[in-house]
Amino acid sequence: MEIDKAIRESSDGRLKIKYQNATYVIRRSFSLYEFQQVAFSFNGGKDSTVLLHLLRAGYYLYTKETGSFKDDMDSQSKCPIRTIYFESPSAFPEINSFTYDTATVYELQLEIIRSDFKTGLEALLQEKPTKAIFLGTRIGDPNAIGQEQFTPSSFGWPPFMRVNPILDWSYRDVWAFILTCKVPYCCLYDKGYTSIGSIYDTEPNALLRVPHQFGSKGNFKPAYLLSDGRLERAGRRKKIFPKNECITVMSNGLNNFDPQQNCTYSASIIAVGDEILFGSVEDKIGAALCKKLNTIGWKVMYFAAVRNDIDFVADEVERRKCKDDLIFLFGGLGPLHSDVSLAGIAKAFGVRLAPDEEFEEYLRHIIGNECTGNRNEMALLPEGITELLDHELLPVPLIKCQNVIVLSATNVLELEKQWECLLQLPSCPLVPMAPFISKHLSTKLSDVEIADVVSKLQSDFLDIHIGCHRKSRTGPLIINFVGKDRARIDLASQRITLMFDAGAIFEVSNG
Ligand SMILES: Cc1cc2nc3c(=O)[nH]c(=O)nc-3n(C[C@H](O)[C@H](O)[C@H](O)COP(=O)(O)O)c2cc1C
Ligand SMILES: Nc1ncnc2c1ncn2[C@@H]1O[C@H](COP(=O)(O)OP(=O)(O)OP(=O)(O)O)[C@@H](O)[C@H]1O
Ligand SMILES: [Mg+2]
Repeated sequence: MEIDKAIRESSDGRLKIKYQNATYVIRRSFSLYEFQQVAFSFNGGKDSTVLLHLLRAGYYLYTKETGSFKDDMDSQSKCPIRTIYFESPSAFPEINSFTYDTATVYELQLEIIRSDFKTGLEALLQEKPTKAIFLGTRIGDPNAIGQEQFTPSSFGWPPFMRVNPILDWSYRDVWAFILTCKVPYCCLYDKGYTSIGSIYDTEPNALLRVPHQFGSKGNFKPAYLLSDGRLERAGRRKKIFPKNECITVMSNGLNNFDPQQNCTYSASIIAVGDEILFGSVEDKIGAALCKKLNTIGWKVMYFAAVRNDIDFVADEVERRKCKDDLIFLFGGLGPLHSDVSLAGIAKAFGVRLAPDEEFEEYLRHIIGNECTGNRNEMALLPEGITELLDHELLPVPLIKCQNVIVLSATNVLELEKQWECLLQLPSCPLVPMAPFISKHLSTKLSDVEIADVVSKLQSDFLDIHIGCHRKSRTGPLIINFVGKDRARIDLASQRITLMFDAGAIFEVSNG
């Protein structure tokens, strides 16, 4: 079998070890699952190309050791594994044709799926029992965070085992394998592409550009010449994080307020902690943060408590990151197994966790020698999107990842301190706005009696939030007016007061 032979004859000791480990994972999978219940996720990229040949080698070794290898088997060793390809109109044509040609040459049972990953996998699993799927995911990939060689699919995905035989392979290992085994690969990698996504977000890696004097303009060196594998995704265009726009409110006679004054920034709050969800710890930080944000004129749009789970944290951040100006996240920080918040943030932004020397230095000062060099997991931060917000009163800077501010506060007192420091920073991301003002009315009228009136009032005063609550079922109803324009709040409250008998609705100091 040519792959196995090429590795055995190679003098690259590191590659041999990587090969042995990967083929072990593959052989183990073939002994755990029925061959027809296993699939290979192939997309013509370099990582899945490596995986294809490892599968062929692993299958060959497996059939040899289980005595199922037949001498009449082709010496080129085919591995007729079910192969899934999610074809997309935004794929490079070169990737498409390489995928189809390769499937033909190696007699893969190609199953084309033309929908998104999740929907496609749901349909696939309903149609054919599939217990495990081989993927060419590697540790530096953004979506590899939290994965091991055998990792069940995430919560919310159809159930199968993700098998990642090359999870621990570096960029160099991938190219060492391809070049040592002389296997064909997609031609884009010879044109400077180092990691391939869609035609809309991928371009040749600028680090491989040939200087003008040595070649004609626009030439790139092949991917295997990239010296620093950590920069393999430099050709992927950055995702753009749109800034929130002011809500536009249709103007009618009553709504002639100043939109500039009413325009506000919005924030989300994400509390990470199983304890909150078990009810054993009551979150007070979130409530305090809502108040603080309101006092500087920011609107809190969303507040969630989530499990200590990378995917749950990532989902929440993903959902809010483009909707709000800032996201405040607390809980799940540190070196414990449950401290997954930073990994979740990294996943949401599609980057990996990488050691941050500056942060490690701060930690070394406060933790001392327990915190040793590269084994310091607390110093792993989302790569390329992290900014350290340092303040002389804080022992460790606050972490900001794009528009997510990570608070390390564990109680309200600590929050007060971090909040004050945050506001004092010259680069403070919290732009103070006109504060929210509130007015509260109290009434013994029933909900039914005032429901229509309040509803009409709300549609007449879109710039004011009108809400009602009661402290007990039988006690008075409190009507709250929250907004930024005192005159508008007074006008709205006066209007409802005048609609009922004198004294039926009156102002109270507290909501
Ligand atoms: C077969 C297969 C299984 C996947 N399973 C999961 C999963 O369980 N959880 C998840 O969050 N993403 C899953 N994904 C999505 C990948 O994590 C990732 O988004 C995808 O490979 C695209 O990478 P890209 O965004 O860099 O192009 C899966 C993708 C494929 C092809
Ligand atoms: N469209 C797809 N169809 C099938 N599998 C896919 C698809 N996209 C991604 N995968 C799976 O996810 C793995 C990781 O994708 P990723 O883009 O990181 O690697 P790659 O495409 O193999 O190489 P490269 O990093 O050079 O693009 C792939 O190796 C493959 O197993
Ligand atoms: Mg790819």
